[in-house]
Amino acid sequence: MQQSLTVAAAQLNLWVGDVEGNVRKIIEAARKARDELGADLVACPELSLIGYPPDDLLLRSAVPRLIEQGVSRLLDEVKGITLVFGLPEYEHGQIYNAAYVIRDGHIITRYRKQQLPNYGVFDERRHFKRGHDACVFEVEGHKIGLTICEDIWFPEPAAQARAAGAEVILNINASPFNIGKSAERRRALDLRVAENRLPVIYVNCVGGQDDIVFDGDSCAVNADGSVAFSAAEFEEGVFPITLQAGQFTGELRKEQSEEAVTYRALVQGVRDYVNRNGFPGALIGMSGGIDSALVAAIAVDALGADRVWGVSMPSRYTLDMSNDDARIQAELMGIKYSMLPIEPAFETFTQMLAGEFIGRAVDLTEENLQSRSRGMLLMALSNKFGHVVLPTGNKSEMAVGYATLYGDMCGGYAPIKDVYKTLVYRLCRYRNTVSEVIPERVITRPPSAELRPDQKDSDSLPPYELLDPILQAYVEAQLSIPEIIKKGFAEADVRRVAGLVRRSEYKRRQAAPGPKVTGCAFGRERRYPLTAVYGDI
Ligand SMILES: Nc1ncnc2c1ncn2[C@@H]1O[C@H](COP(=O)(O)OP(=O)(O)OC[C@H]2O[C@@H]([n+]3cccc(C(=O)O)c3)[C@H](O)[C@@H]2O)[C@@H](O)[C@H]1O
Ligand SMILES: Nc1ncnc2c1ncn2[C@@H]1O[C@H](COP(=O)(O)OP(=O)(O)OP(=O)(O)O)[C@@H](O)[C@H]1O
Ligand SMILES: NC(=O)CC[C@H](N)C(=O)O
Repeated sequence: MQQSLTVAAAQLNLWVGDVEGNVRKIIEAARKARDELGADLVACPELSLIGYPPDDLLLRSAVPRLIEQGVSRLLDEVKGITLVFGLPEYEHGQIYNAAYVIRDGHIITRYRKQQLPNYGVFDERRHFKRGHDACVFEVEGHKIGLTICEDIWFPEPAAQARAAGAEVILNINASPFNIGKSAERRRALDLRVAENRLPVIYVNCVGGQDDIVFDGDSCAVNADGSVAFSAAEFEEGVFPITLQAGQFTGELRKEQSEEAVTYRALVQGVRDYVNRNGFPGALIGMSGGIDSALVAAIAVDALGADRVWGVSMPSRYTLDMSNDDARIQAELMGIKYSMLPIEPAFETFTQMLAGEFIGRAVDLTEENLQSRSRGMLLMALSNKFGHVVLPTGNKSEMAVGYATLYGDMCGGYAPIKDVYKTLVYRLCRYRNTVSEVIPERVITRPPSAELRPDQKDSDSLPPYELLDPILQAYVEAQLSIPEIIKKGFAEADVRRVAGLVRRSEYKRRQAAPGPKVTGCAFGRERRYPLTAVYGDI
């Protein structure tokens, strides 16, 4: 009878570039797995030594040496347990996305990733060469086939490992979050399990890295397709999974709503961006509207109320109700709150421009001057106190260019830039079920930019319930105008929305990064030309 095997899934939050820090974390995880969990094997995420995605850091001349030192330290310090970790492997002028299996000071075997993703947010073929060979190693009499992330999304690498004698597939990952991703992963794992009739262990990292967030979602699937272990999303930890008589046992997480998980993703993105870039806190322009309310709630949950500073900057068009709501929200959240009216700046700018503007009607220019006066004040506070400004634009607005360049777009990290307005409402409602931090009136009032009297978003944009599905079809599904019309949308609406998206590409290119939560986020994932002539495509 085969001995049981305990595998520790190290769902770690690793920092891109910080090889020494990551090595320390891996050593800590291995010790915990050995001493507290009695594990035989501890598995860390893809590229755990350098973090994911390292991008062009891989090209820096000092990196191969850093990686070598990291490997030596792991060989010296991890004893009494088998360790699997990921690293960039440099050989004969090439780089491989690799994983090493080490035990008691020896490299037992190594594996090179075969399927290199090169779509969406991934650019692996820019840096890595692919591997070709299976890697099977033995722990306590169990034969384990090692694969890396994208490998599990294709049939060949797991089948190859099985042909080489694997009885269990271990897949180490750096797989970013988006809404629905967990279900996509389970579908890929189910296919591999069914094709090979082998159990699979899936280990992923957690944490925010610029414009992507990793949710963990590590799991173990038995050969019969049943899920025997699932790690809570966004929880860093080392989790035990036991394999006995061919069956896994482990703990199953409590499943959460889509809103709860998405909200956690945004919190993680903000927390890791602000902390890793060394900001003492965050500044938010609080209008009393729903977008700034959600951003403030996320910032407080990410950083704590004492590191968040809300600034109300009323103009002549701001309703008392908006100022009240901004103040009430700040009080509910317990954050620092200041009020800096923009009227003096706005008047000064209008006077300064009066000579040049003679004979010209008041138009968008004056609206944007208000938005830019606010941006100027927030950036001055940022410069003086060091807090990063969090712009509040949502995906619906970013898509159609409904934001002022160097105005409300200014800032360093944009927490909800990939959140459609209809989802903004759902997330606010969800957050209030945890504890009420957003006044009900903020959620129920019609959205308005308050840049002219009685302005409503619906004066310039189709209602969000119509806009968002058209955007999903145009931006995420990349459908052509005729295809979207065929889905039942009015031609005039589709043409108008598509036109706005095309014309505002230049704005998005200049926008702050923010966490991806949809299937196609602006920024790293969607690279469109600024200058291009195209028809209905
Ligand atoms: N292709 C191109 N490449 C590079 N730059 C280009 C460009 N086309 C225009 N530009 C530049 O961009 C300028 C126009 O952009 P910009 O100055 O931003 O102004 P613009 O897009 O004309 O106006 C801002 C829009 O955002 C709305 N808004 C503002 C503030 C808050 C909210 C809200 O509710 O959240 C909404 C506002 O109602 C208005 O519809 C041009 O004057 C030009 O300098
Ligand atoms: N009176 C104000 N005081 C402080 N900040 C403001 C004010 N008005 C606008 N802002 C800032 O500019 C952003 C854009 O706000 P605006 O009211 O124009 O539209 P919005 O996209 O509906 O946002 P919100 O729902 O937060 O009001 C706000 O989220 C806020 O950060
Ligand atoms: N790092 C990777 O190979 C990730 C690719 C994979 N399809 C995922 O996102 O899960």
